Amino acid sequence: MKNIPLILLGCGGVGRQLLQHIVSCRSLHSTQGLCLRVVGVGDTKSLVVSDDLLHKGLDDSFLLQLCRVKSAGESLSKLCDFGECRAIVHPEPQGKILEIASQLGRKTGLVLVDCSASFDTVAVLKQAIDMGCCVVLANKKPLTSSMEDFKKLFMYPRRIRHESTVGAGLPVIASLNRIICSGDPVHQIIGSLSGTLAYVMSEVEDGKPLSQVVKDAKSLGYTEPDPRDDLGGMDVARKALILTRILGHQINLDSIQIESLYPKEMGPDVMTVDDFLDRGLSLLDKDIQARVEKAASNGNVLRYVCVIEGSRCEVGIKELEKNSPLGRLRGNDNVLEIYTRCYSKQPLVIQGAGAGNDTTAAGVLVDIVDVQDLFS
Ligand SMILES: NC(=O)C1=CN([C@@H]2O[C@H](COP(=O)(O)OP(=O)(O)OC[C@H]3O[C@@H](n4cnc5c(N)ncnc54)[C@H](OP(=O)(O)O)[C@@H]3O)[C@@H](O)[C@H]2O)C=CC1
Ligand SMILES: N[C@@H](CC=O)C(=O)O
Repeated sequence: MKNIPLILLGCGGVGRQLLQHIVSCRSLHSTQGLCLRVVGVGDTKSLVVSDDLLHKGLDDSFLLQLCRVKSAGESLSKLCDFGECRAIVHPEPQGKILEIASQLGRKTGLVLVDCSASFDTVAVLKQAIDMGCCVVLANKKPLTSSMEDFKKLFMYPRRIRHESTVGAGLPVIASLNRIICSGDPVHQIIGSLSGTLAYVMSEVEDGKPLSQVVKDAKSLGYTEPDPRDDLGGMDVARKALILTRILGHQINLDSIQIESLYPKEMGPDVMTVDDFLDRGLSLLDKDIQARVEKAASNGNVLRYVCVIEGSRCEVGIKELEKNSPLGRLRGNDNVLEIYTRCYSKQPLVIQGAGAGNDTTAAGVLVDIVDVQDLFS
């Protein structure tokens, strides 16, 4: 049996779903000769680690209890009553993760799985890479900060996977990497890369107020922790940046043209997430409804579109024919059209649910198994 040890950073919607997938796939994985051993789980305040890191992970009943505790908004340290574990509280977790990385990195290829939505994980991820660890990301931020961080994380490209950073569980990164490895030049990528904005646009088209559908998207697990990341286009811009960088272009977020659906006066420096949802959002209802109706009067629909050509990226609203591939999108679907030499007239098209905890966590789980193929 091949043991795959991992530490999970972040146990919000995606992280908890990942733990549930790991537990429910136990017998499937055992038929494949695999055993995923969760040796630690961290959040903003603490890290719980197995008492016997070298031989045992946190057991399944403990992991499910952990999910219940975090769903109830309680602290991870509460879990010490439940199992053979230790809780390490802020600011110690980072040091403990590196200690485990140095013990298990080279020997086992310990996987650091980042399901947080934070920039703060990048330092520990970079150091863990140096200690022989593998990295799997749902979090886009480590790949969209400086070019220097990006290069460092890709220093050993076979030891990092990040499928869920673009299109959630859809095989976007895997498909693009296959194209890149075959030497087929990518001419253009056009897509709708936000599950939230796809859902919002199609629901507003059906006559529902923006303020309501954004709240619905949040409760369905489609939005970022702060939905302004979605509505402001920043989340799509991050995905565009990741795609552009893996195509080999050394650009930063500030060179991407981004259209925001909310004004600066409603930004994170001015109001909290709750204020934005309770007070700000409804002030945007009329404007977006009017834009949707104007497009409809031309027989068209609005979609939030990402265009990548060489190192040029732009993300924003476009008025499109209702019957075009992007215009036909419904619900939280993403669609990506990749034009290359081999796919020149008819693009390679990838389509399906592009947001949600279930599909995102499934993408992360596959990455964990896949990256560990390196280790026998
Ligand atoms: N939902 C989706 O459809 C998709 C999401 N993603 C990405 O997945 C990630 C997680 O999203 P989601 O689960 O919705 O987010 P949540 O806000 O629900 O959860 C984030 C978790 O990360 C923890 N956290 C924050 N900072 C740190 C840190 N420095 N170290 C360790 N843990 C930390 C939080 O801790 P605490 O509990 O203490 O607050 C929380 O448990 C995001 O980066 C998102 O962009 C990617 C593709 C699709
Ligand atoms: N908030 C994102 C989640 C996936 O990255 C989206 O809506 O697409």
